[in-house]
Amino acid sequence: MPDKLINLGFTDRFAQEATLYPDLHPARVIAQYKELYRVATAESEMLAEISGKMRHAAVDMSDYPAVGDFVMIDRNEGSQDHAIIHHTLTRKSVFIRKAAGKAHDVQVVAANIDIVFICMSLNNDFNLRRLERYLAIAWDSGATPVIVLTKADLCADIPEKLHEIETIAFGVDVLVTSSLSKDGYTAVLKYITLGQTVVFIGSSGVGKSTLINRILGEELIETREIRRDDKGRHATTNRELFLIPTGGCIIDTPGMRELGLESANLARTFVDIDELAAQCKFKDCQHENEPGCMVKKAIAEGTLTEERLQSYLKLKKEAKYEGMNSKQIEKEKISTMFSDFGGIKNAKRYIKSKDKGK
Ligand SMILES: Nc1nc2c(ncn2[C@@H]2O[C@H](COP(=O)(O)OP(=O)(O)OP(=O)(O)O)[C@@H](O)[C@H]2O)c(=O)[nH]1
Ligand SMILES: [Zn+2]
Repeated sequence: MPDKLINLGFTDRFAQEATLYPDLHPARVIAQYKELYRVATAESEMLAEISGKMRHAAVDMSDYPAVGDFVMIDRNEGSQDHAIIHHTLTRKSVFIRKAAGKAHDVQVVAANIDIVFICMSLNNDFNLRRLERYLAIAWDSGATPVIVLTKADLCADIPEKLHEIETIAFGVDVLVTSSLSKDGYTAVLKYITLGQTVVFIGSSGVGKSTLINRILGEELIETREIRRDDKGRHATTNRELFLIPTGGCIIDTPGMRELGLESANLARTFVDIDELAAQCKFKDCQHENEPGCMVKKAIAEGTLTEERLQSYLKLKKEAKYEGMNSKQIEKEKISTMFSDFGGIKNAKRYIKSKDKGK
């Protein structure tokens, strides 16, 4: 397997699945503009569209590629930098988001992520309830969360804050960083090894871009103009998946920064409550005033805080698709990213009209 593919995260598991399509080449989706993709192969980068067959076979949006997906492509005859995507390889993790204005539709924001850096600043953004929310989003995706505390230089009581985190985040690594002293940067980099794909999530202003730019150099702010050489059309897209010079990839899509909680699968984030709830007298206990409620008992005994229970109940309510995990939601609800445009023909028309307007 060529080294570049390995660094793109193309593991044996993907390689094995790729052997099902001996005539096609593996590539990773690094950017998306509606139905137009930019993909990276072992040798180069190029634009790609999905095949008509794939489009017709698509039952819902999850059958369309997203940033981070591994796809099997065919180089288009006569066009050096334009490929056709025929298959998406099975995802190992997936981040989804509710599609704007659509009650039931969700989009795949990014796929095949290994590590989610949950960024929270140690000064004004520090909030355990928010951290619980991000942990739930991260665990639900199938990736592994790592908590990155930023702005250590603006915090006088770091040990206390670390102790607070210990009471709500079980088995999750916590890193303390500062962009001033560069403390913790090497610790962050240690997680981003060859073939690993990472994302940074967290509130606006906590220092995600600062960290990402430090890891990538100046590359991130670079936007790339893409050209349809055959038709002479232009469209501008931000690159969304970046190869890190020292190994690994960062995905930073606009959608990554505005994730909501889509499913009510909170068991991993609230292991403590989950274990207690399993012992409640009633299987469907809401932990309000039911007799034999072990959750309420733990609160009365002081081993669980009321705030944490409220946080749990609030997140359950916030979850838009109760009882489903993200994969199920993806299967059930996705359908629209392209229907905004009424299919690829209209998308092309749209791109064309936008270009004319420029
Ligand atoms: N004192 C201090 N300031 C920092 C640190 N990290 C980032 N900042 C500052 O915090 C501000 C916001 O940082 P960004 O990196 O833009 O934050 P972000 O999370 O990317 O924000 P969005 O792009 O809105 O999501 C900038 O002025 C940074 O210089 C830090 O460790 N210490
Ligand atoms: Zn209960």
